[in-house]
Amino acid sequence: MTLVLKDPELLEFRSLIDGEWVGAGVDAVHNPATGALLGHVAHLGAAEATRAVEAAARAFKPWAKKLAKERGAILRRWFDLIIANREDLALILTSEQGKPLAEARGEIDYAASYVEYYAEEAKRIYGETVPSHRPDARIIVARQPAGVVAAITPWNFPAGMITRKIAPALAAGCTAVVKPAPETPLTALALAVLAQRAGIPDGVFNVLTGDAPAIGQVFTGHPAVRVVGFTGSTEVGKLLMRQAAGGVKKVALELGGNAPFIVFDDADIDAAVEGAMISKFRNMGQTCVCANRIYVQDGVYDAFVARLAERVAALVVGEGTAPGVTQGPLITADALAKVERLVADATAKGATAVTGGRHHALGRTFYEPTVLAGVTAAMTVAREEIFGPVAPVFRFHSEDEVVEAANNTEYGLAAYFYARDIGRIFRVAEALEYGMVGINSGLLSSELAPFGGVKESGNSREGGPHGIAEFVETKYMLLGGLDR
Ligand SMILES: NC(=O)c1ccc[n+]([C@@H]2O[C@H](COP(=O)([O-])OP(=O)(O)OC[C@H]3O[C@@H](n4cnc5c(N)ncnc54)[C@H](O)[C@@H]3O)[C@@H](O)[C@H]2O)c1
Ligand SMILES: O=C[C@H](O)CS(=O)(=O)O
Repeated sequence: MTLVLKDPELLEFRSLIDGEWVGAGVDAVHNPATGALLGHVAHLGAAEATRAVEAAARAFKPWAKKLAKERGAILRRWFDLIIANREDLALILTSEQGKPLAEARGEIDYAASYVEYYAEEAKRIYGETVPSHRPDARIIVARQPAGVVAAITPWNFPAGMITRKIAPALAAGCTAVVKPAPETPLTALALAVLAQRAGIPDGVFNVLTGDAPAIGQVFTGHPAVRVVGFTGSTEVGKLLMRQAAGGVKKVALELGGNAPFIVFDDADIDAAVEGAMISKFRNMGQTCVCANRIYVQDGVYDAFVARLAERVAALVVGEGTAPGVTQGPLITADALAKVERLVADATAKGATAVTGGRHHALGRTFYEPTVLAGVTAAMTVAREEIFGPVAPVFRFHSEDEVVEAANNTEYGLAAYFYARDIGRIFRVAEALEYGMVGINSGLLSSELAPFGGVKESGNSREGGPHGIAEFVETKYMLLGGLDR
């Protein structure tokens, strides 16, 4: 099946190494909604990954030597081209990932916003002077680009997870090699086509598809790589961190989540339902910051469940390009099997499916948007990242009880709660052990803010001024001899 694009050149199947498009089509890419074959991408390995890293290393000094405003201007051109090609990029994204076209357009805008932001931030990577301890000397602190960045990204946001790393890296003066997820390589390759058109020099931004473990070994082991940036599962993040330890590389990790979504008695219930819908069902529940455990206080439990179930039952499931569709398929059969396992475990232990709870009549990897009531901590769904359109609703009695339950996980990415009492808002927000807390909001993400987690959800921040820190090194210079 050939995608019909306004600009057919954006449908690229080769990898980009040192400004050249290389590699024959081997690995199939399918549309998860229809099963249609979109094409075959290159299956590259250690040799090509080494070539890409060494090309990035050669390109580093000239790129770092450019004025910050020159790098910023080139990134701005990349932003302009992404926006100008938004429709084609969204169609490519929906075709390989499955999300509804409206969400894909939103992701392209979101991805572009990081390029726009860091095109400007490039000019604001400031150093400092420090009052000296010696009359003959001055203390100067500079922030310099770290070097080659090797990035590995997931399939759930195939555009945003790349630009959220690459934009700050290039803005800081670093060069980059990227391995996208095998499920969604075409969006990454289309972004690389536009990066070339924007004037990002050969070797500065390289994208290669293929043998993940072999490429990952090079990314974490090659001496020229100074930063490993990874967005994906906690399991793989831990593996890459171990592999990178040998060369003492910086490892910037954005990993899994298990977000609590808490609704207190004093919450605006309609607002809480709206927030739960956005937080839980965006991208068919396949986001790292999805509400994974919904806790509702006694006094509003029944009303909340009823209103949430009513909204969930109205979701429209189908192929992402079809008009009115608000829920696409899950990414793979394994993803569907995990969701079915978690729902079966919960219902076997006493939970009830108020709506949904079954493989969708459309077949393939479509699943019915689901609300589970009567969920308890004994159910696996309380501990595992669901990554599907299933909203498990737990009942709780007191503030202390729910904060303890919310924190009872090895994850710490995002948390959400709805309340109106200002004392409660401060107590709960400060007690939740998470990198990000949404208060009376089910949507957090912005290019302006530091996105990231604590505990086993990761150690980095992407977005805002904080997002540069991963890609610069701090250098202390003492300037002496000033008294003669
Ligand atoms: N914290 C965040 O910002 C964030 C954002 C998106 C997704 N995620 C997390 O990502 C997970 C879903 O994404 P996924 O299924 O693509 O995760 P994944 O960890 O299976 O794969 C992520 C990337 O790692 C690669 N990979 C897998 N094994 C590898 C190996 N041995 N060596 C090198 N690379 C390897 C994959 O090819 C892919 O490109 C979820 O846990 C989700 O929470 C986190
Ligand atoms: O899945 C993880 C993404 O970071 C979600 S978001 O679009 O950044 O909120």
